[in-house]
Amino acid sequence: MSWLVPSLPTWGRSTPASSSTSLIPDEEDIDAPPPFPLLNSHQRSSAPTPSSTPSFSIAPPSPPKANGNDEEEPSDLNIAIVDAPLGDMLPPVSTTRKPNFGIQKGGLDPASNGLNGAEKKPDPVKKKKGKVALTPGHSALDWARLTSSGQDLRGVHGFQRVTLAELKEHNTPDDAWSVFNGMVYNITPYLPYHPGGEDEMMRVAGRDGTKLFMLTHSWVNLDFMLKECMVGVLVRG
Ligand code: HEM
Repeated sequence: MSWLVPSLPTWGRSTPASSSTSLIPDEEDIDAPPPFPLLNSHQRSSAPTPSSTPSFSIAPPSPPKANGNDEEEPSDLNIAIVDAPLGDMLPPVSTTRKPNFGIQKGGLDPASNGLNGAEKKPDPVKKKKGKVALTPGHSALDWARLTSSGQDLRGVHGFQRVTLAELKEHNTPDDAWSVFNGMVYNITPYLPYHPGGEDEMMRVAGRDGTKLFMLTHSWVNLDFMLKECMVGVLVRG
């Protein structure tokens, strides 16, 4: 049943100490695979010492030389990839300077921004905007949790048709309605969650806040954020 054994060449098998060192397969084992290289092959005849056991293993990497001289006798078995330290395989650092198109660190080239080298002053018309420190438990994630909790955030039953006069009455922090894009929202629940602060939000309480909202942060998805706070639609009357 020796055909079940992985077909290693006979010279690769460990032979019992008592058996002969001959390369000729055991006469009793008629199923033994042929030796490789074949006994009469050119490869075998050109081997330097026929008596020695052939070895095809890759030579282990040689230790780094203390004198720093890395030069070594070239050898087809001593593969350079095994030997090379990882750092040597990294691509070389580019010495090419990247173009900066006249832009200096910290902004545009003063010569090209019309300031004739003068320091750029902040625009006095634009008010500095800023986020406020929200009280614990009032992050954007907390708001998302609240709106998906099923809790009533509208404060009204059903979809309302709200007149302007009605809207104006809802202008206190405890009862604040505002209009965005024609829809009326109860903004009271959102006040402590607003990154811009409650005071900014209260500027639009009881009135249409669309313009201020869009001027401040048109990128904010209000429809999605306040969909659970929708009271109804603004109507004439
Ligand atoms: C109910 C409607 C509103 C919602 C849902 C809302 C939502 C938000 C959100 C999500 C941010 C953070 C934006 C970001 O980090 O990019 C923010 C910031 C801010 N909001 Fe509002 N906002 C509303 C109305 C308003 C109004 C009416 C004002 C009034 C001016 C205002 C003023 C601000 C300010 C000043 C900031 C800070 C902007 C910054 O960080 O530079 N928001 N708001």
